[in-house]
Amino acid sequence: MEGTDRAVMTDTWLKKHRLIYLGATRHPFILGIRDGSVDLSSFKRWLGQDYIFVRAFVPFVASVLLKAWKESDDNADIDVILGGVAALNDEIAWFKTEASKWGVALESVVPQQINLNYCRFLESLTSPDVDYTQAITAFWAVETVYQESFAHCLEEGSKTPEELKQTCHRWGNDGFGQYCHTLKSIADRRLEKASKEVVAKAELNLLSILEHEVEFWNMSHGAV
Ligand SMILES: Cc1ncc(CO)c(N)n1
Repeated sequence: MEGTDRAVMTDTWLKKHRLIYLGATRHPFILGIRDGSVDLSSFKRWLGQDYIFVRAFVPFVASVLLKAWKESDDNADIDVILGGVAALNDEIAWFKTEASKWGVALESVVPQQINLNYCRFLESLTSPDVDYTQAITAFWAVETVYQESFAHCLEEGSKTPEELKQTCHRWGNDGFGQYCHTLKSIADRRLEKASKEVVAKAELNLLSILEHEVEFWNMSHGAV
């Protein structure tokens, strides 16, 4: 069976880069949601910026789908990624409803530089020079940060305010957790067969994503 007698790449990386991973998944913004101390203007700022991010995430995921179709050794990968596209469709609709609930006018949100930098980084990964292994690994990393972060706000002992629970459920629910786990298995399967160069690039991409995620949460404070 897979992973019984050799180190799984993504696990190795998350151990090696544990501090930055915790920085991305246990950020003060998330801890503030979890203990109820979050400033609602921060939450609204995050909501508006993340809507912009998610719209830019769609073409990235479409590029992963295209790469899977061309390069994958397993047809089932397409179904998983297509599920991700469907989830993004729901997410965009959810953002619109949620924003009107909070009085956030999505059309007039100005993307912040940090957001633009992250979107531009993802756009760079849509290049045909970036192979499927790198793309699916990056996809796993982006989704997993949100899953781990928001699931933490729903764990026993958390004091997440009622009006924020729905947001936490969106990424913290078990189905999304299962989906992230499937993305991880695909990434690890590909990394196992990849060249040293591709593995090294995928690890650097992971680090960039974790840094962008920390910056993204920082943006909610409005001090940038
Ligand atoms: C910044 C950011 N990272 C990850 C996700 C997960 O889709 C998201 N919605 N936004």
